[in-house]
Amino acid sequence: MEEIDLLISARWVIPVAPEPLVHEHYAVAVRGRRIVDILPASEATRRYHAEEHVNLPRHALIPGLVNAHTHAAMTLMRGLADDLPLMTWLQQHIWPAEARWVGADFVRDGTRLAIAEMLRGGTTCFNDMYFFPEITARVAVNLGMRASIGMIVVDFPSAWARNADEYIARGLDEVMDAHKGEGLISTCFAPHAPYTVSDAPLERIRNLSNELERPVHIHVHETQQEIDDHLTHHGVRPLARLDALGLLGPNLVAVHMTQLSDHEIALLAERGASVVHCPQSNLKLASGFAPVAHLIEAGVNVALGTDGAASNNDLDLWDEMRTAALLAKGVAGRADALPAHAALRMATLSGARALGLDEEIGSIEVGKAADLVAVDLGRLETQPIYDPVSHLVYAAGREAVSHVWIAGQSKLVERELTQLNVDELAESAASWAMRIGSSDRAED
Ligand SMILES: CSC[C@H]1O[C@@H](n2cnc3c(O)ncnc32)[C@H](O)[C@@H]1O
Ligand SMILES: [Zn+2]
Repeated sequence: MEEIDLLISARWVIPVAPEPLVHEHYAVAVRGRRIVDILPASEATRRYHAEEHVNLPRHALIPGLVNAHTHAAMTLMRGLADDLPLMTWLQQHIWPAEARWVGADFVRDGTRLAIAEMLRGGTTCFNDMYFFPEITARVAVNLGMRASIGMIVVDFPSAWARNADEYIARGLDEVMDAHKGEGLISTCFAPHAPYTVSDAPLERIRNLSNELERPVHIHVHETQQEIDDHLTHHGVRPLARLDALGLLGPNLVAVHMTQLSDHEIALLAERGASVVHCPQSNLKLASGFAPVAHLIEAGVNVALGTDGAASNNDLDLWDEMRTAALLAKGVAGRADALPAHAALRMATLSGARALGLDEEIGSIEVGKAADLVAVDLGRLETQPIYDPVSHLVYAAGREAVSHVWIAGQSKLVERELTQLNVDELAESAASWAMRIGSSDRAED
């Protein structure tokens, strides 16, 4: 018998790669942080002696979900400003609230709340873009959450930095250098958007991203208004400007992309850029619809993100998968535009690829990190079962997530968080809401 740390036997093991494989009555063997074997459950108990054996007879075991675009700490602004278009929401509500409230404590408490919500929904990795990113990274490290932390850049000053040079310097020092060798933390450049970052910092980011081999995570083509304003100020569409600046390449992680011509889709594919689709945020802010089926057909890597909880209003990738699958059918006018397997892939392996982490996470494969999620398909709401992948996308929700592991460490057991207390988190959120809500009312 070989010694391992953890053996998880499940009714279904859905590795995502190779697709569309679904193993029945299978097991995943974990030693330390990594998956060491994937084999029939009966064989696994003969071959391995596990320190811990978790038997999940009604469950599907899938790779942890990857939220490829969020602003974690914005959980504390959930429901603060609803039913508004993007620029009114940002300029008249969110940016003033951020100027008033965002500091290290806000980011610490908001990120803790976000990580609890994400873990309870089966998300094991998030790609963040927010102020005080070193605090986001510290919270993630302390909770054993995997995160890609954005070295943010905007032209305007904030509580975190005075100008683009200071944003870049602090990002390199306090985010990238400070977390080198920290297994769960990766870093990327995160200039906010073409309309908030000027050419000189974007050129520096291009050079640094090439030199340091880091992704560049940026909101692009979120609305038609963004394109119209950009044409007025720069004479070209935002993507054309990013291309002229040398940013349109395999490192680019372009979030939203609701407005795309056929030429732009072909260019994204040719250059190997990734797109992050955030369907619920785009619907809520009435931003538009990303042409997901066309992008995938053209060969573009399309990942999924929730965006922040102030525009979504949750961090639920199950909902996002389902919305993406349904919306793609509506937009393309074809029921097979985004099948269930493709939606699951977007929420896992495609997210990992966008973040440059697909050698490490995104699928259940030997040698990858044991970032795993068990989904209880035994509940009434998911009966009967013809195809477990269909249920994951079209019938189950985050409430069905029962267990979560990150790098082999248990984070959720029978829906109980192993390191966070939900009552304390709710109390902390309520206390922030008292302060933020009362000042918001006073200003009315
Ligand atoms: C520089 S930190 C990130 C910055 O982005 C803002 N934000 C949140 N959601 C969106 C969105 O959908 N489009 C553009 N900007 C967004 C957030 O409030 C921070 O100011
Ligand atoms: Zn965003």
